[in-house]
Amino acid sequence: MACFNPRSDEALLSCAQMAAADRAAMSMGHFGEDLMEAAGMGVAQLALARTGIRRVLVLCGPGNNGGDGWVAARYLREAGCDVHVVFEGDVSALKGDAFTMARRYDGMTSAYDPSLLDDVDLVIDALFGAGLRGPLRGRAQQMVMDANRCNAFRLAVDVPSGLSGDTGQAEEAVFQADLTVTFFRKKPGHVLVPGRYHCGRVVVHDIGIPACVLDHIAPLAFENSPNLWRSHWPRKVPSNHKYQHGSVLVLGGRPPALGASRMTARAALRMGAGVVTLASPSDGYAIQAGALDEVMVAPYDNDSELGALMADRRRTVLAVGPGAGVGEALRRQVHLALAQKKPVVLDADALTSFEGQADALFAAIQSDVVMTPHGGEFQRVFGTQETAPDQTDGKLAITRAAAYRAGAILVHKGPDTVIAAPDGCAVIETAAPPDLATAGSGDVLAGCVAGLLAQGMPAMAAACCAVWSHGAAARNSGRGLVAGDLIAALPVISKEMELGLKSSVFR
Ligand SMILES: NC(=O)C1=CN([C@@H]2O[C@H](COP(=O)(O)OP(=O)(O)OC[C@H]3O[C@@H](n4cnc5c(N)ncnc54)[C@H](OP(=O)(O)O)[C@@H]3O)[C@@H](O)[C@H]2O)[C@@H](O)CC1
Ligand SMILES: [K+]
Repeated sequence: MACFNPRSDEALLSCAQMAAADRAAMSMGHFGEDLMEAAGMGVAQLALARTGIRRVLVLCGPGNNGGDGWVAARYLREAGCDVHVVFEGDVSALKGDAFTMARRYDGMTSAYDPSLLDDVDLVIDALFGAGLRGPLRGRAQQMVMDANRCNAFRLAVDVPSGLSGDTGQAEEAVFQADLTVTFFRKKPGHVLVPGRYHCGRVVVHDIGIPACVLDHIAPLAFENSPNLWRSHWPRKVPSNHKYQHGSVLVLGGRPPALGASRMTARAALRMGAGVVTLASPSDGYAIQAGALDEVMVAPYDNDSELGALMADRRRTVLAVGPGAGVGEALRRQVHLALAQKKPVVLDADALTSFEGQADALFAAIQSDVVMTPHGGEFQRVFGTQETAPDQTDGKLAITRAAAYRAGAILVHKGPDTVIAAPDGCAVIETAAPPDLATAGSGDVLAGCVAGLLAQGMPAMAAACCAVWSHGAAARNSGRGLVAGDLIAALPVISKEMELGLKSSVFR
């Protein structure tokens, strides 16, 4: 499947891609000065949307982020605010549009003094945006730390200073914004952790760059939303029988960890698969069969019997891992699953079992495989040394590298779950609540992916839809959410999504 619509509102642009969008807009006749004017005006408008903004301090840096700050300062002054601009250095040394905008501002300007923060209602951080390289130093660091301590509302222009727009990695000193106003499209740093926690509310302001410039830039990162994969949502045909709605085989857990695989199986069914079978080792069969109604339970005694269950042509998707027990036996069973050349979901123990032997796993992949590791499992399979995922590259880059290396879709779970395909296409989930960090939640997610794959959804779309549905199911509940609540909520989420798709709520 190709990556998602490049023009979508959910596209995330790296700092270099944003600069390319800027250049493309200019080559189409837009002036850089107009873009900066629109950016600064947007910042001022959003600041003035708050009540009680009278005294404003604008911290301007040496580049175009500072340029936006000079424009905002002008508009806020025109609106009657008492505005003070801090600029360290010589205005005449500024370049390009930033120089022009600084010259157009005729209010109060001075070097930094901490007392300037006394009694202000609003501090605007226009120190550094997309052009920041490395940590803040000297006065900039001091200004940010002081601003973070003051009681004023804090607004960041484009990206809070000290934060990488590309990775979401934060330097030691980072502006702690209540509101971040960015332009045209968000950047990965706005949605990845910890970046997201420094941005406050993020508003994307339209500065007139036409969306068509994205056709050439071809962004490969997106914020998760039904808008991305709605066209792949499986529709149920009235005349279909249950097997045509998809059939999943879940490898049952081993005593005493029996519940996890049951949750995976139930979730696959609740996500819409027509038939789900739990392949249970015989010693756990009675318990599993007694605990499950709609999920069928099939016993097996050895790999050959399990292989026959997996090979059954009616079973189109296999899910392996939850509660399955780390070790050589599970490694063999994972190979057995991969040898069927059917779509496979690998989670939990199926991943941990390959710690230190990951290449053997990757070499056996011949079909669509979705791996759903949490951070610990990811590290066990992919390590941190060998795959070049220098942590400073951030979660987006390391997950992409892992997907490429494995030849599989990676769902790298966490507060900022990153879903990446081997071709570099990546999606970041931003709306999953912290209540999802609960026992069994991952088992449910694996089942959601399997259930959607069984209904014919392309693997990347299925992974994104599963992650979104899982988060939406959690939002339906709240504190005290248990994994079973997620399973129970899935049909309602699907219904709401179908209604949303029909009524274009998600457009
Ligand atoms: N693209 C667009 O479409 C639009 C972009 N717009 C705006 O432009 C912004 C990007 O502007 P930008 O490229 O000038 O970068 P910016 O963040 O101002 O910083 C560069 C300056 O910082 C300096 N510097 C860097 N790191 C440093 C450090 N650690 N410590 C100290 N200094 C450091 C660096 O110095 P140098 O490396 O050159 O020596 C240079 O002087 C973007 O965020 C948005 O707000 C809007 O106007 C709308 C249209
Ligand atoms: K900034």
